[in-house]
Amino acid sequence: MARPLIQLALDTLDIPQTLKLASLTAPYVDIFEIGTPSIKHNGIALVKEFKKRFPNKLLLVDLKTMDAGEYEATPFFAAGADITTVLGVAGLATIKGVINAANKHNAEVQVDLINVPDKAACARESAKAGAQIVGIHTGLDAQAAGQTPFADLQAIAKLGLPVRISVAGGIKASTAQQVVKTGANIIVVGAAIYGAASPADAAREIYEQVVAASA
Ligand SMILES: O=C([C@H](O)CO)[C@H](O)[C@H](O)COP(=O)(O)O
Repeated sequence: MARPLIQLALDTLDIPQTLKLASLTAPYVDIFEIGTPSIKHNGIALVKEFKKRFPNKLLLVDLKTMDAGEYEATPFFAAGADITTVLGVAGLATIKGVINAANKHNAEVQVDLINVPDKAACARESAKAGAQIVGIHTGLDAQAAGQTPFADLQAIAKLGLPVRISVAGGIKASTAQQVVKTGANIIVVGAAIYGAASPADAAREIYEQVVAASA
């Protein structure tokens, strides 16, 4: 089995701290994600800085676009984003707008299924519209209320759609193998790495779990 990619969600607001985290964990990470709180706080300049410092990493900008899809996403692709996110709840017109923008920049779109009532229908429509990735996502507030992404991941993986599946929502070393075996192609990890005493050790442990589950 091809090893799923590991995506580090950088939700920290402080730029020097964010760049330091990225440098420390780089050997174990395939995709750097500029998280939603960070991109709102720091803006597009941080996208350019990441592309300059880490030209060999994929860069996802977690815009969680809700409207004006093409208009909002275009400058981020132009600045170097390889992937941006659009909310499934935004609806197909907005999703298609982000796909148009991505296609013009040889980039990709992830449709985030957070809070989508019918995730299977949204994943099917997104795949048909040309999205490359659908994201199973239990957000930080839902995690605080005890929710997890595992059942949704299983349900969407079973559909066998022609999209890659990303999973996010409190993933850590002890659950990394489970999500790989369930069919995730991209494993997103935030707090379990940036909140660890040693982010590099935490990232390495997750990398080792993903490699072991993919063997
Ligand atoms: O997307 C995220 C969240 O909505 C805040 O913007 C997180 O980056 C994502 O949930 C991954 O972080 P963890 O759940 O802490 O692993």
